[in-house]
Amino acid sequence: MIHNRLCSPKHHCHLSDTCPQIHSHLAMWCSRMALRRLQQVAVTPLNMAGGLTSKVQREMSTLPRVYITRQIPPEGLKILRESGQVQFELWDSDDVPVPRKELLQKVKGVAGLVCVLTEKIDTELLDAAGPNLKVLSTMSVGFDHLSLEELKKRGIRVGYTPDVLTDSVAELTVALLLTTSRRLVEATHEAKTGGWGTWRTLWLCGHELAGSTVGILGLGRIGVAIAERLAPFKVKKFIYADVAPRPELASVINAEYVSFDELAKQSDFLSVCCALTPETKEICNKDLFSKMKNTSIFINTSRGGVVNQEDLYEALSTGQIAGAGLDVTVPEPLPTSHPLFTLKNCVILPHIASASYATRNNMSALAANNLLLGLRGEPMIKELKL
Ligand SMILES: O=C(O)C(=O)CO
Repeated sequence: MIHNRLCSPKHHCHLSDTCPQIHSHLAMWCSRMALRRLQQVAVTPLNMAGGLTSKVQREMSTLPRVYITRQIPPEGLKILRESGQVQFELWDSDDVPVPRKELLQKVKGVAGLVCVLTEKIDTELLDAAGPNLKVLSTMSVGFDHLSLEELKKRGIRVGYTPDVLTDSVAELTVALLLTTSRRLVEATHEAKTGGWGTWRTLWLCGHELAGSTVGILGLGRIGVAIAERLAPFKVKKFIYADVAPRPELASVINAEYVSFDELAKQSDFLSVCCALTPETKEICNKDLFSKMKNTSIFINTSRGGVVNQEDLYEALSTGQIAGAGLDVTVPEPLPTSHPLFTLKNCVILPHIASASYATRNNMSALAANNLLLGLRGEPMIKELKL
């Protein structure tokens, strides 16, 4: 029908003049579109349900209900929409998180929940959701915003999004490390504001990777990916500290397992890659900073909570360490009045390590697929073992 209308004499189809096959292509495209439209009706988000026939409404109402706490990137929404498996409602904004009160209302009785890292999934929220909730899918690799114990107690399965963001996070970590060590923010500021005088022998000097020792706190996929990217800069040695040696991962980058103290003492660049857990909370504190060299650069792209920020401020402002690059802070956003923002040797980014279009789309697709698999009672692609 649509095809006929497009190609009627009233709507002259100029494509057909140049390609006799175009009509059959168009016909195929039109029927695909019509089919898709039918599929979408069955899974139209709840807030768009008005105007559907009562039969479709009845069919829809039998599908498991899902709430999505953010307008996630298109790939994930497309997967959910086209699955025909769920009916979903979402907080239709990416600019502000769903207010807690609204969230507590919206999760009532849902079977599935897709969240991002800004939502605390705790006892209060799980109580509000009630016993229907079977699957939680977070569009993040970090899971410090989830009460794992509560989820386990209630038998709720949890999906998350490791691996798909490894390249993007590693890439950003390298960018942040170089920005901090080679003082790029200071340099562009000087160039723009008239501080650029004659070429000077020691002006804006930084620290180079060539010949350095790079330390990784918490060796996982991301730590390995960072080291792989740093190796061509002629790093002399990679070392790492963790709760236990990780020989398989370490062998990929030829990294040596050292104690936490040795990591602090030897690292010219120390990159934090560990998850935030009760054990790692503020593990980077004055104890660590006091053992670091005053030429060392500290980089954190994991979670702000692993760092004691007052101690970091002290270490940076007294020259105990040379610089810090942070993609994560406590709180987020970090208030612009925070003392760390006053320091020239501290580069702060607004939690963008995984922020590439490709990665965010992959994260949203993985979160959607995890949810659908979980609701079908099948193994998820990436599921947390609780
Ligand atoms: O996925 C996460 O845990 C993030 O921090 C955002 O990429």
